[in-house]
Amino acid sequence: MLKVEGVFSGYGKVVVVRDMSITIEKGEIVSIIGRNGVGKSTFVKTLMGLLKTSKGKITFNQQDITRTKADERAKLGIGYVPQGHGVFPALTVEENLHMGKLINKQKPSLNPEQVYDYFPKLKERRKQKAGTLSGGEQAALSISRAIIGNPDLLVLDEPTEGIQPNIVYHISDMIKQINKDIGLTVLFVEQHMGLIQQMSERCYAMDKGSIVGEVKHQDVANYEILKRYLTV
Ligand SMILES: Nc1ncnc2c1ncn2[C@@H]1O[C@H](COP(=O)(O)OP(=O)(O)OP(=O)(O)O)[C@@H](O)[C@H]1O
Repeated sequence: MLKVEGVFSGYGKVVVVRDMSITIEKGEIVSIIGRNGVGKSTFVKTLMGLLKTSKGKITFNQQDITRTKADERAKLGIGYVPQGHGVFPALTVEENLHMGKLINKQKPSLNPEQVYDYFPKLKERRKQKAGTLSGGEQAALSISRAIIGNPDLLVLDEPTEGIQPNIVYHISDMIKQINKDIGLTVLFVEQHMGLIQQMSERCYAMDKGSIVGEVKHQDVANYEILKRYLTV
């Protein structure tokens, strides 16, 4: 579904992502792990078209999207949950969801009730402004807004940063459930060991802007292997 080959990107003359290559098959849940500042968010922004790919190639559903603009990538079926959630604070929960419905032009969007089934708290709060929700509810809304557009691939940048552990695990359970229910492919960036182990089918480890290792399915539960890539 997604193939990233030898991608370079950064900010102006500063190169952050170097020779990055990953492959994701339909229906997988894959994480990119690594310490602070290794370039995970920069890579995700490049994947979403928010930063320019200076070299390399990105292919999504057999289509070369290396030069495709961010809004077009969304329409092709790549959903995005940015770091810090990125909900529209002045809009209500249901208005945020409505915005999400407008994005993907490839497939019919989901019904809000389907999304509320995963996150019932959002239904209770559907008339409330998103900016007044708790951090956990904002994370749930951000994910729901991306899901309602019925993307093929959902990309999440540290979806549970700064959220209480019990809510973290609820969100990860729901992402796994959505993966099962609608065959959603998931790529997420994470540093939280528990979440990486609970959600990932396999992991790519990133350091200094490149992939430096891959953790296969059978090793995801191995704390020592993951720790190598996460501790300073
Ligand atoms: N807007 C920017 N302009 C210039 N440099 C930036 C910008 N954003 C990030 N960087 C730099 O790029 C490098 C990688 O940052 P990035 O946020 O991609 O890392 P990360 O692995 O996602 O870290 P974290 O886990 O802390 O979010 C860092 O050295 C950072 O200072």
